[in-house]
Amino acid sequence: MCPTPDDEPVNGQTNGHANGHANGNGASNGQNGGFRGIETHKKPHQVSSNPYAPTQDFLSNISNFKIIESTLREGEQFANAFFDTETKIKIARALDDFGVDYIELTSPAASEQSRKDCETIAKLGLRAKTLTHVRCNMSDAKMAVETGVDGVDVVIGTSSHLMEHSHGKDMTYIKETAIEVIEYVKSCGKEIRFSSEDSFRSDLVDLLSLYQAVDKIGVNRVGIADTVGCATPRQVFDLVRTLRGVVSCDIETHFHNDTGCAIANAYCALEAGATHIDTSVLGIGERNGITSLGGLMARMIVADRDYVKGKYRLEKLKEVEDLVAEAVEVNIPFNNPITGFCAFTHKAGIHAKAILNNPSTYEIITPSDFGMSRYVHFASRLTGWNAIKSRAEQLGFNMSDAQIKSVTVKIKALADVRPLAIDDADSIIRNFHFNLHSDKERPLLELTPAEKEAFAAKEKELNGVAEKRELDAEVDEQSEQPVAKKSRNATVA
Ligand SMILES: CC(=O)SCCNC(=O)CCNC(=O)[C@H](O)C(C)(C)COP(=O)(O)OP(=O)(O)OC[C@H]1O[C@@H](n2cnc3c(N)ncnc32)[C@H](O)[C@@H]1OP(=O)(O)O
Ligand SMILES: O=C(O)CCC(=O)C(=O)O
Ligand SMILES: [Zn+2]
Repeated sequence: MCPTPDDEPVNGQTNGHANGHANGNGASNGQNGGFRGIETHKKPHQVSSNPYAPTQDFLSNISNFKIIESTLREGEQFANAFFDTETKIKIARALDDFGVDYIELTSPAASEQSRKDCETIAKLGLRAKTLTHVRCNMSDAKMAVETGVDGVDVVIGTSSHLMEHSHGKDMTYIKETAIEVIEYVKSCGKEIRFSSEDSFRSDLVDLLSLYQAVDKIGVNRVGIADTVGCATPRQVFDLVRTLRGVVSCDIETHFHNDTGCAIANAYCALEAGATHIDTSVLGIGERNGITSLGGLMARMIVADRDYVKGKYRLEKLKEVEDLVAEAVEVNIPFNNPITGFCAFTHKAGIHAKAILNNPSTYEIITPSDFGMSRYVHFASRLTGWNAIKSRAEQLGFNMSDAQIKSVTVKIKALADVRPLAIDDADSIIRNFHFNLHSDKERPLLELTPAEKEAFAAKEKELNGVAEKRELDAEVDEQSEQPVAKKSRNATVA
């Protein structure tokens, strides 16, 4: 079922907002010197059921999926990534704390340190199972088993591109070697997954026959990988659904984001019956990466809030993202699902009014589920009087609607001249309120002479427009009245 988020009070976590945003709990956002925000939590979400709940059939795993977290494998393939042992341990522990099911590690064949790091992480005693990811040959498989990880993820390219230009082996060789490796890993008591690289550009009949063969000998999971990010959600659904009919083992899926479909593809894979999704924190990986952990959480909480909230410690997401962002020296993208700095900021007046009444109007995800705060912007030319009224109340000022509308005109006029900071909007409100009750007039804001001139002109313009609108409304009302009367009379007659 889709969420019907109860609008719990926000927890005041700071998330680095720029100018003009109010947070929902009166806490400082860390950048604007301790402003108080608009309290939106007084009004509860009023949606009791969601008509957009996903349709699921009996094969769907939308409400029962596992995460194979690959920041320490795929993520290490991100151009900027270098994880020393200490950092790997921190990331592994943070992911474990978050609640991922598996942690996948770089191949021990990659380097001596990679091998040692597999051993170290396998010994940490994490709740999550540890995996390492190796090529489909006996030498890599032996190395993997010896590291002490819980399971081995074996992969080999099956598209003509990779068979020809990467490893040079044909399908017969792949099948024989896969069987040898799987039987060996199983005989060591380890979990074993067999995956094809570039599955979506592989021959379907060959692929299914290969998966059928490995399923028959008891592989724990087979994997499908969109290695080049070419697959569409519909193609993903079709392939996973077909595979679901061919194998009885679990199905893992791995989606690259070259064409921006990584999260959607993961979702479709679950709809079709995949059981496991590969993720990495912030989506880091080869090229522009794979399905991001946070993005998947955003997508899945909308599909089944109880499952996602019950299984993962969502309030830890920001912490683990910050940790990885720092380790690979990138910023969290502004539009990142959940933790992007404006992911829960509502700006336009129409949105702000509705959000202040009921956050479910313009929010499908409840920020507090992730320990995040909601912000209502009130310092721009798009701000409306409802947002200003809310802000004025928050500042402790009691003003009539007419007064609020006048001060809104002033804020808009100045916002037409230059960008406003929260403090600017607050000063205008504060000084406007002061002037209402005092003989001495305070300037609304310290302005340069040029700004003063531009502001006066804008205010005049806006007031002119407002007056004209009021006049037009009066005329409309007068011209409509007789019609209304007539129709009422006619009905009565
Ligand atoms: C799509 C993916 O992300 S798959 C995972 C990618 N991960 C990695 O590559 C891990 C890091 N890699 C490495 O450190 C190195 O590439 C190693 C240690 C694995 C191999 O290094 P090298 O022996 O120097 O080979 P190199 O990297 O140049 O080429 C890859 C070799 O693996 C072989 N190979 C590639 N894929 C596979 C596979 N899935 N199964 C078996 N062999 C494979 C290639 O044929 C090639 O062997 P060859 O040139 O000796 O014939
Ligand atoms: O092992 C897998 O399933 C995926 C390997 C990989 O990273 C890819 O194909 O992009
Ligand atoms: Zn990949």
